[in-house]
Amino acid sequence: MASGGKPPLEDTRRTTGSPKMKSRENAKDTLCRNVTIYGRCRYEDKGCAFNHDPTKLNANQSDSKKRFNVDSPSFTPSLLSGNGVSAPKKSTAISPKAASAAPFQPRTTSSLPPGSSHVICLASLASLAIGPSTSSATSRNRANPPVQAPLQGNGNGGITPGGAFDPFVTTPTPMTPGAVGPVSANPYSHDPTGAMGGAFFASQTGFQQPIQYHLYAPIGPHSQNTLGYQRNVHDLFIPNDLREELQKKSAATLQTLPNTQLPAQVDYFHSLVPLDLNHQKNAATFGYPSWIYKAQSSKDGTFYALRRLEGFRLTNEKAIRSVQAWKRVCNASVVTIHDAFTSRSFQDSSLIFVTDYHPLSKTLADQHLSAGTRFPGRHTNAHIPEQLLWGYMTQIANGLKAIHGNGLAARVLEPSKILLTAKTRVRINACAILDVVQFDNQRTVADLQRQDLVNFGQLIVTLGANTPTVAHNPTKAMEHFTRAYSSQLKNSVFWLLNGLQKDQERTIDTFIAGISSQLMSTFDSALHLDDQLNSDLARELENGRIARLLSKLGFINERPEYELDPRWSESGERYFLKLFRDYVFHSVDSQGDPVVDLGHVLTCLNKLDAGTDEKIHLVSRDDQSSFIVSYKEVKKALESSFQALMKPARRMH
Ligand SMILES: Nc1ncnc2c1ncn2[C@@H]1O[C@H](COP(=O)(O)OP(=O)(O)OP(=O)(O)O)[C@@H](O)[C@H]1O
Repeated sequence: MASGGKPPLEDTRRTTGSPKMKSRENAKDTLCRNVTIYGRCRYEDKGCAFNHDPTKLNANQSDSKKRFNVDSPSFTPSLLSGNGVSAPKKSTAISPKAASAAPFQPRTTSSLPPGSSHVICLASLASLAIGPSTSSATSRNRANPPVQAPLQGNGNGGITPGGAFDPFVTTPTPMTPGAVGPVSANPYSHDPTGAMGGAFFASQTGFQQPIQYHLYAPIGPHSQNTLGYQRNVHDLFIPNDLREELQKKSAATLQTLPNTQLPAQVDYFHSLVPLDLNHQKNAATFGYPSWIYKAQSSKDGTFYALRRLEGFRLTNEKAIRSVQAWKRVCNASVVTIHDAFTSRSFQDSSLIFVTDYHPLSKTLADQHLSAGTRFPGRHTNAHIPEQLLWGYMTQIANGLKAIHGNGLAARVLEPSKILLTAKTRVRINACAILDVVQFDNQRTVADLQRQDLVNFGQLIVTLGANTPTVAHNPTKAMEHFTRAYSSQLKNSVFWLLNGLQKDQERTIDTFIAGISSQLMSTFDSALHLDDQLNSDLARELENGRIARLLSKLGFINERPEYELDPRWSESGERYFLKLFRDYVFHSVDSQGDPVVDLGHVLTCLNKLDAGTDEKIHLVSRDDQSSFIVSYKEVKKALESSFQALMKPARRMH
C-alpha cells in the first residue's frame, strides 16, 4: 500500500505484452507499463486500454498509487542511451548461483514466551532481549524508534544516551550525539598505540601488524540476569577463544620477516621465518645443530616447516631416499614429512627436511618442562593431570602404530620433539631425520621399533615426573610417577619401559589393545570436540547468510549507473528496498539521534532472510511516502532486483 507521492506502478501481474486490464474503468488513469519500461507501447493503437500519456495522469495520481504492489514484476533496465541512462556494465563477477543462498529455515525456540513469533531464528535473537514479535509494525524509522523490543544492556556493550545499544563500546562514542566523557577507542580503526591488540604481538618479533582479533571480544560489565530466550551478541559469533586462536594462527602463518639475513630462496621455498627463538646451537638430538624455519613453497603457495641440519654432508645418495617411505605415513599424530634435500643456500652444506607447518605450536618440553626450554620460569612444571597424560599416550600410540605399520621407527621420542599443535593435540615431530643422518646404522627396524616403546615409556615418565632430567635420576622419577598416578598408568608405562625384551607380543599393537578403555575415553572426547566445532561452524553459517544478504542489498541500492533512472531506484521494488535499507541502518530515535543497534540490524536481516509475514512500516526520508510491507515481500523484491541486476545488458531491453 502506498500513501505518499511516489510515481505509481500500474497494477499488473503480467510481464509481457500489454498490461491486462483488471478493471476497465480505471485503466485510462493508469500509465501503461510498457511506456514506463520501454518508452512506448506497441499496443497503443491496437486496443491497449491504459494511458499512454504521462501528462494526463496527474489528476488521478493518488488513486493509482493504491495500485503499488510488491507483486509487480521487476523492472528490467534497458540500454537507454538516448535519454542519458548509461547501459549497465556487464562486469559483475559474482555468479547468480553463488549468490543465491538456500532458503533459510528459521529455528524455533521453546523458551520464547507465549505469543512470540515462531519464526524468530537464533541469529535474530541478537544482543537484545527479544520480546514477542510485532505482527504489524507501524513505527517509522525516522520519526520513531525501530519496531523492536525494549533495549536492554546485555553486559557486552553499552546503551547510548539515545537508547541505542552499541555492542562494541561500553562508553559513549563519537557516533552518539551528545556523548560526553572520554571517547572510547574505535574497534574498527587501527590501533597505533597497540593498546587494543598489539600487545600480544608486541613481544613477538616480526609481527608488524596487530590483528584486530579483539573486535568481538566480550567487554564487560557482564549481565547475568538475562532470560532463557535472550541472547547477547557474542552468542551469534564463533567463540572468542577459538576465534582468537584461529586468528593468531593465521597471523603467525602469514608473518614475514623483512631485512632478514636468511637466504631469500632455499630451493623452491621463500619467505623464511625462524621458528627457533633459541639461538643456542644444540646438536644433542641429531648430532648436528638443527634450526626450524617457516617457509612458503613457490610450487603450491602453502607454508611448510623446514628443519635444517647445519653442516651435514651427504655421503650416501641412498640415505636421502629413505625419506620416500616417510611420505606414506599419513597420520593425525605424526607431523607429515614431504621432502628432503641438501642445500648450500645457507653458505654451508645443510640438510633440509620439509614437513607440515603447524602455526604457533609448542613442544611438550616448552609446555610442561620449564627448565632448559625457551620459556624458563614461564611454566611452573605443574602436575599433568592423569587424563591429559592418557590423552598424550593414546595419540602418540596412534602415531607409532602408523609408523611401525609402514616398517619404520620414530627413533626420536622426547618432549622437545613432540609438538603440541592445539590445546591437547600432539604430533610426533622430527621423524625421518635419524634415518638419513644415521643411515649406516646397523640396527634392525624391529630393534628400533622396540626402542621406540622404551623411549615412549621414558617420555611419559619424564612428563609425569615433571623433570627434563629423568635420565639423571630414573629411580627418583619413577617413585614420583608411581605416587602421582594410578596403577593402570604406571603398569602401562612399565610395560613400555620393558619394551626391549624380545618377545613376540611386545609391539605397539599389543600396547594399544592393553589400553583400549583409555582409547575409548579419548575417542569420546574427540567426538565431543567434533560436535562442539560443528555447532560453532553452524553459527558461522548463519552469519554467512547475513553477509550474503548485505552484499545483495549493497549491489542493488544506489547503483551509480542507474542514478538518473528513476525507474531503477525511485520506483517499485528498488524504492522500498532503499527505504528498507534506511529502516535497518539509518533509524533514528525519538530525539532524531542515530540508532546504532546491531541487534536491530541482525533481527531485520534474519527476518528478511526468513521472509516472515511480519509487516514493517517504511517511510521515505522526506516523509512523503510510506509503505506497509512484509518481510516476505521485501525478500521477493530483493531477489527479483538482484536477478534483474544479473541479466546481461543485451537482455535488458
Ligand atoms: N612442524 C612445525 N610446525 C611449526 N612449528 C614447529 C614445527 N616444528 C617445530 N616447530 C617449532 O620450532 C620450535 C623448535 O623446534 P625444535 O624441534 O628444534 O625444538 P627445540 O625445543 O628447539 O629442541 P632442540 O633444542 O633439540 O632444537 C618448537 O618449539 C616449535 O615451536
